[in-house]
Amino acid sequence: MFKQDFKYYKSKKPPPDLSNVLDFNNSNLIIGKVRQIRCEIPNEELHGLKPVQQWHAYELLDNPGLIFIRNPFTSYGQRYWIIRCLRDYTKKPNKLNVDIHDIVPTTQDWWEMCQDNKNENIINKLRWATLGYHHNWDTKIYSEDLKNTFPKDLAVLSKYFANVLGYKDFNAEAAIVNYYHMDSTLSGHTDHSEQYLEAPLFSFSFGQSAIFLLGGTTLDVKPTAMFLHSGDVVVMSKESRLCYHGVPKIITAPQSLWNSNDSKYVCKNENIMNGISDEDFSKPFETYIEHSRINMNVRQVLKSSEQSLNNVIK
Ligand SMILES: O=C(O)CCC(=O)C(=O)O
Ligand SMILES: [Fe+2]
Repeated sequence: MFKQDFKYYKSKKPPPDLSNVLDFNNSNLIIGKVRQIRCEIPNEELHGLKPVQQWHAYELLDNPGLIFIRNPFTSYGQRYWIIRCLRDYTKKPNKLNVDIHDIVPTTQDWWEMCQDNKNENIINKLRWATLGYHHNWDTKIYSEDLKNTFPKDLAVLSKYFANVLGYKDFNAEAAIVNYYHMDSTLSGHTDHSEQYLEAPLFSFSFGQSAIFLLGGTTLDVKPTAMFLHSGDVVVMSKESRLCYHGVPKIITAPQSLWNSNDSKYVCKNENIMNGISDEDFSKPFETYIEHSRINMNVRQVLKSSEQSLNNVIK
């Protein structure tokens, strides 16, 4: 059932009918399919996010544990994370799919190289970067030998969401940043490499929109299809944590939510923002995101009481 629906939504000819795709922007279409979730209001706001009082968070009734938060980012917040994913998280020692093609020499970083060459070929070849404990695409096993420092800002962001949802001891330890072009897909899979599967997985999307399919713990379950727009956050927790999911289609964003001016959201807590200002969001970032989708997929690997894959603190 999962594969059949994946193929249906992926198809170009004939194009799929999207009327059954859940759209959280249209409250009439989600009535009876979701329940609203109450968020815990933290003491402090986080720069780049709207105040939690304004968030809209839902749990899918047919997929318990799947939490959807409708774009809680400010437009500046979206630009900030787009810059981080393109310019910074692609720097060494993070691992990129383009490392193995010998496309990016050891003396240069991917974004820098794209700016020097304006070479479409290099720009379009990037599909993923891994941070923290690096995902091993072959063995799917994390290792202490394949690990770099996890970015502080992404850890703070993820922890903020975890706190709001009641997961007080969440630690972000591994992330895959996925880069999609208009014809990219991500086939159905489960994310089960983490040792501590009670921790939720956080997924942040920016740029162009996607159709996201969420199935069950086997491929026999018919998946729920939903739109993910720029800024939307998906949390896979509890019964949904080990469910099949995938991205059969990227579609043009109905609105450029990263490009509006919502300077009404000012927040004192700017120290984690790495000095990124609006001048940094230059044309190359804008051009990239007009034709691409970026997804940051954040996981906790270890039990909260453990400090490494091998050693348990007594
Ligand atoms: O792009 C997405 O929305 C999903 C990405 C994903 O499932 C993954 O990185 O494991
Ligand atoms: Fe996944």
